Parts: sequence; structure tokens; C-alpha cells
Amino acid sequence: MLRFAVRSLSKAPTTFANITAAKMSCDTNAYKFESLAVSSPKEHVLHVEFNREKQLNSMTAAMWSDMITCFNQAAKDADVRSIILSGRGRVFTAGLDLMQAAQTLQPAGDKDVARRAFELKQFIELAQNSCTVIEKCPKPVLVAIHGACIGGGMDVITACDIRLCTEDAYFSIKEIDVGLAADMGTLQRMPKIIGNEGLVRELAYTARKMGSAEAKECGLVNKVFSDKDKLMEGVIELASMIASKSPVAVQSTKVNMNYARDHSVAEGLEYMKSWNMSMLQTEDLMKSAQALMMKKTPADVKFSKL
Ligand SMILES: CC/C=C\C=C\CC(=O)SCCNC(=O)CCNC(=O)[C@H](O)C(C)(C)COP(=O)(O)OP(=O)(O)OC[C@H]1O[C@@H](n2cnc3c(N)ncnc32)[C@H](O)[C@@H]1OP(=O)(O)O
Repeated sequence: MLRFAVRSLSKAPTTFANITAAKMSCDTNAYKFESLAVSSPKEHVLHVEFNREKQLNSMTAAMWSDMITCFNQAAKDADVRSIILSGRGRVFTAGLDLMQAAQTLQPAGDKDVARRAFELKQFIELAQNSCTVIEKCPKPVLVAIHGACIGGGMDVITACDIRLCTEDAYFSIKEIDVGLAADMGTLQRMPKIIGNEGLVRELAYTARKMGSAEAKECGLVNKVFSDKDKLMEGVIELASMIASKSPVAVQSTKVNMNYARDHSVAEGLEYMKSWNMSMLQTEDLMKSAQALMMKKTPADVKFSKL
């Protein structure tokens, strides 16, 4: 019955040749950055690494600009279907570059307070956008965290789709100890991820380090790996699995989950209805259904670029 339904809906002949996957790596030549290293470990998977190892991947305005360019580019890159974010060296990130911040945030001197405020507004906007660009990128972003994830690092990881970490990873909303309130997204996104506002408030008011076991228990991370090699193996496998699925289905899922998080169920369903009025017409649906009928998986299907 299902076979009949699938065949009668499809004009394409049901042959295995029609659905065999092509092996396409992402072309990383166009991804050249001062503070990020970009590679492609598997077909359709982009790997973005913080690359300020000596400064423990602490974050500068230049790094935020690189992140915005990189993730905007990946969003439009039709060969990219999933993205991994990680940090080179000893730790994921030590948060805001305190040396640079000391210069940027130093007292205004004889500058007019309003004009100084507008300058700082731009600085904060740049920092926020480096996280929001990850959330807005329709391709899922999986973050692999090892060692320290401090301050601005928390803002980054809470904008990602999926968080995985090593046993030695620890998490700190450190801003309170630097005399400021976290302003790049942790306070807004983390309660929605872990569903426990009291715990986020405790972590943010105290800056205490949360270890990997507690991070797993509270739902901040999906899985904990023994060391960084195992973590990278695991995250590449997961990113590759996601990249093997229909890009129309995956990106539609991310866009609609983002929408649902910020709206009522009724509004989310309304948005979904409008979205799928177009997306149900995708060729990916028929190709996927044909593959299933032939006892194949989405990994056997050649999906067009998106
Ligand atoms: C608009 C505002 C936007 C964003 C705001 C974000 C707020 C935050 O991110 S608040 C958090 C700020 N970060 C921190 O408080 C962490 C400071 N660092 C540390 O506590 C430690 O370095 C450590 C991460 C616990 C690691 O300790 P250890 O293993 O002992 O290494 P170190 O010797 O301390 O560091 C090695 C090397 O890295 C430099 N470095 C470390 N962190 C930073 C940093 N945040 N900014 C700039 N540089 C950093 C450190 O100075 C060392 O450099 P050397 O040249 O080798 O001395």
C-alpha cells in the first residue's frame, strides 16, 4: 500500500542509481580567518575552531567579527549541512579577552557620556551578534567543549544546537566576578535550554564552576566523553549523521524549533503550517520515501544542495 502511494506520487523512476549519495566535501578555501581555523572532516560537515591557543581562545572584537562572517558564510554555503565548533589547545575558551577589554571598557575620560554609550552599544551588539549568528544559521551547530568554558564561552555554547563535552570540561558564568552582568545571551537562552531558572540564577550570581557531570545532569550537554579525541570522534560522527539527512528537513526543523522556543504552541503550529505548505513539495520527501521503500537510508540518497 505504502509502495503504491509512494510510486503514484512520484514521476521519477524508483532506481537505486537515482538515490545514490554523492561524496562532496565542503570547500574551505573561502574560510580564511585570523582567529578561527576552518576545515571539513567529512562530507557536508564544516569544522570551525577557535584558534587563539596562546591566549586560551579568549575572545576579542576581531574574533566576534570573524565568527559573524564565518557563520553567515556557512549559512549560505550549499555544501555545508552541519557545523562543529570547538577550541584548539588546552581549553575551549577563557571568555572575554581581559587585556583587550580593559582598553575598550576603560573610563570615558573627557568624552561625552552619551557618545561613549553609543560606542559601547556597538561593542555589545558585535559581541551579541557573534552568538546570534550561530542561532540564526539554519544549519545545526554542534559544539564540542573541553577544559574551561568561561564567561563569553557560555554565551556561545547556549546559542548552539547541541552541546557535547569532555569529562574535564567545566562551565562558569564568570561575568559577576568581572563586575558585569552577562550580556551576550546566556541569561536569555540558558534557562530555556535547561528548564531550571533557579540553577541559572545561582550559577550567574556566584560564578561557581559547574563540572561535566552536573552539566549532563541538568541537560546543558547531551553527552560526556572521556577525552578530547573521543569527543571529536563522537561529534564528527553525530554531525555526519545529521549531514546525511535531507537538508530541507534538517533546516526546516531548526528554523521551526527556534520559532517554537520563542512563541506559544498555537503560534508555532501556525508558523509550521505556513512553512510546510511550501516544504512538503520538496523532492527530498519523495527521494527519502523511495529510499525507505528500498530498505535504504537517507545516507544513500543524493540530496540537492541547499
Ligand atoms: C561586551 C562584553 C562581552 C563579553 C563579556 C564576556 C565576559 C567574560 O567572558 S567574563 C570571563 C573573563 N575570563 C576570565 O575571567 C578567565 C580568566 N582566565 C583564567 O581564569 C585562567 O587563565 C584559566 C582560564 C583558569 C586558565 O588558567 P591557567 O591554566 O593557569 O592559564 P593562565 O596561565 O592563567 O593563562 C595562560 C595564558 O592565557 C592568558 N589568558 C587567560 N585567560 C585570558 C583572558 N580571559 N583574556 C586574556 N588572556 C587570557 C593568560 O594571560 C596567559 O597568558 P601569558 O601571556 O602566557 O601570561
